[in-house]
Amino acid sequence: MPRFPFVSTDIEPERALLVGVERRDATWPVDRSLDELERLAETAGARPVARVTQRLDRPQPKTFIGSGKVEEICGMVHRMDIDVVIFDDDLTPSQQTNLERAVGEPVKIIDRTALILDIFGLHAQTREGRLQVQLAQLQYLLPRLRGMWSHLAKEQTRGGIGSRFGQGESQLEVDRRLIRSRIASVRRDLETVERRRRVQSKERTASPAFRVALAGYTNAGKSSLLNRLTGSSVLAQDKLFATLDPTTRSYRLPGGRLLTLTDTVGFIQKLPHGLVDAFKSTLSEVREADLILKVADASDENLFRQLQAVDKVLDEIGAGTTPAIVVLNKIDCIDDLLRCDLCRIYPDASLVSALTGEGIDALVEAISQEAAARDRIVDLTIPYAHSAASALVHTYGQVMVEEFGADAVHIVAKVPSRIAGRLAPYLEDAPSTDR
Ligand SMILES: Nc1nc2c(ncn2[C@@H]2O[C@H](COP(=O)(O)OP(=O)(O)OP(=O)(O)O)[C@@H](O)[C@H]2O)c(=O)[nH]1
Repeated sequence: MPRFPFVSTDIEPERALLVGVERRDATWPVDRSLDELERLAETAGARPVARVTQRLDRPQPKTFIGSGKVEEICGMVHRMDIDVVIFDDDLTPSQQTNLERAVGEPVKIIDRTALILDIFGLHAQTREGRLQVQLAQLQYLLPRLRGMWSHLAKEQTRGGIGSRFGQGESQLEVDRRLIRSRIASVRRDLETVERRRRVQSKERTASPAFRVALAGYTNAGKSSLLNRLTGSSVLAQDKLFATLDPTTRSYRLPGGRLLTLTDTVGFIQKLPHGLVDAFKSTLSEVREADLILKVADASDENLFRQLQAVDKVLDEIGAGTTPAIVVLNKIDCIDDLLRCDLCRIYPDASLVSALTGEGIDALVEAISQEAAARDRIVDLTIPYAHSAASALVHTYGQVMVEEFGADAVHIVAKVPSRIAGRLAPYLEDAPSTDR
C-alpha cells in the first residue's frame, strides 16, 4: 500500500531515476519537463541520479512505457542502486502496480502528482493548508490501495483464525472504508476552517480596499515581490512551493490609497487536479481579486510555457477574465538583448527585479492606473459631524478638490466604485460619472 511521504526524508537522500515521455503534441519538451521534475525531486529530499526518456504518443495501458523500456529501467535500478523511480506523468493505479512488480521490491514507483503531494505535505504550515494537502493525499491513495493484506484474504477462503476479520470484508475493503471515513472527517474539518476563511474574506470584500493577488509559476518570486512592495518578510526560498498558505498584506500606494496584496500558492504545469480542487478555498483569494499580478521568471527559458500554465490554472479556478498585469521578474539575471525581446513580445508587461528593486516604481504606477480605471468621480458635501465619510474618501480614494465651508466640506474625488454607494447620501445633485 503506498504511503505518504513517498520520498523518504531521512538524512541519506534516496537515489531517484526520472522517467519522461516525449510526445509530438507536448507543450513542454521532455528535457525541460524533466529538469523541472529534477527540482521537484530535490525539493522533496531525493537525489536524482539518472534519466530515461521514450518517444511515445500514447501511453501503454499496462505499464505506461513500452516493455523494452521497462526492462531498461529494471537494469538501471539494480546497477545504479536506485531507491525510487519517478514518472513525469500521472500513472494509473494499475500501471503503478505492474511497474512495481516488474522492478521488484523495495524500489518505489511514484508519479509527478505523488511527488508534488509530498512537497505540499512538507511545506504546509497552517491547519487549513495541512487539511487541504491531507485531503488530496487521501484521495490519491484511495484507488491505489491494494492487496497488502492478501495473505489474510487467502486465509479467508480457507477459513480459520482471521477469516472473520471485518465480518466478511477483505482487509482491502476495510482499508478503503477507513480511508473513506478519514476523507469524510478531513472534509468536515476543512469545511469548518473554510467557513472561518469565508467570514474573513467577506470582511475583506466589504472593505473598499482594492484587492491585488500575486499568482504565478512556482519559484517565480511572488513572495519576494510581496516583500519588496510591502517591506514585509514572508518566507522566500529557492525551493518549489515554498509558500502554500496565502498571506495578505496592506499596502499604501504613493497617492495614499490603501490596497491589499495576497501571495498565494504557486502554479506548475501538470498541476494535479485533486490539488486544485483541495486548494479551492485558498485559491478563492485569487478568484476574488480585483487585479492579478501574473508573476513569471524572466530568466527562465520556459517563461512562455510557464505563463501558459499559469493561464490554464487561472481559467480552471474561474479567474481567467480578471484584469491582470504580467510581471516579468528577475530581470537582474538577463542581458539587454533578452530584455529588448521581452519588451517586444510582452509590450504591456512590467519588467522588474524583486531583488534589486528595478522596475518596481513602474509596476506600482501600473497598479495605481488599474485601480484608478475602476474609480468613479464623486462630488460630495459632507457635514463636519460625519467625519467618518470624509475619512473613507481620504483612505480609499484620491481627493482632487477639498473646500472647507461653514458646516461641511466639499470634496471632489475619485473613489473605488465599491464605496461610491456608501457615499450616496453626500452626493451633490449631479449623478456621479464614470471616469
Ligand atoms: N536573481 C533574482 N532572484 C530572485 C528575484 N526574486 C526572487 N528571487 C529568488 O527566487 C527564489 C524564489 O523566490 P520566492 O519569492 O520564494 O518565489 P515564489 O514565487 O514565492 O515561490 P513559491 O513559493 O515556490 O511559489 C528565491 O531564491 C528568491 O531569492 C529577483 O528579482 N532576482
